[in-house]
Amino acid sequence: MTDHPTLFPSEPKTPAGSPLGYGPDVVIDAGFRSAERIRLDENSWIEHVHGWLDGHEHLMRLLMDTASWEQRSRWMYNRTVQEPRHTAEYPVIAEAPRTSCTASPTPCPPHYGRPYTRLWMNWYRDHNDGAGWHADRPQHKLVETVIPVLGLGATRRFLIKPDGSGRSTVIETRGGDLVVMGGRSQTDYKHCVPKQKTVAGPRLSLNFSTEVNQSVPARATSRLHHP
Ligand SMILES: O=C(O)CCC(=O)C(=O)O
Ligand SMILES: [Fe+2]
Repeated sequence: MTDHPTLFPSEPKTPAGSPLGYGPDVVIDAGFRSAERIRLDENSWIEHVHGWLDGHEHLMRLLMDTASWEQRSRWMYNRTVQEPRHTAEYPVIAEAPRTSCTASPTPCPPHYGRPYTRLWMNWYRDHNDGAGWHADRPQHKLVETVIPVLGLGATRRFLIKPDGSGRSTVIETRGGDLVVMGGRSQTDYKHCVPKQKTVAGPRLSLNFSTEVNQSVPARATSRLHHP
């Protein structure tokens, strides 16, 4: 795909205040000054970067209008159910709508020094949508991962807990926040965005990931991605 719109096609490439050069309305905190590191255990961590992106509603509208959204269904127990959210998946990030986060030479966020080549987006229409407990596939095959999730729009709760039993760590992720799951957080933990009673407007989440070397042995797991 070559004809995706740029975020601000008519604007100069490097307006003041725009580190990635795609318009003054969407600005990132390239220095990660507001990053809060939460240690889950000696191997796994979460980094919550508060207000990492300014102008999140603008980016949300652009992606709502231009990405290839679909509502997927899955077989659960003995029937087909529709997933409680919409999805837009870009295994080749270069084919995603061109925005400040996807069109930079090292897509968002270069801070973690990883070649983010894949993008997975969720559109939670309101508080009745969510994502059940899961680990991200196929990254759960890797010994260690760093998966940034950028939230746009409404504030929602993001929960992560040890696979098996243990307490949940609860993160309130606001529009423009990055929640980064690192270390063994895909192998030793699972995470979710629960449906909730408290009314919430639409939210998008952008999940960035790297290629998984197919030679890495798969771990035995019966977990579903996105129940
Ligand atoms: O929406 C979020 O914040 C997380 C979504 C997620 O975990 C996923 O799509 O795998
Ligand atoms: Fe996930």
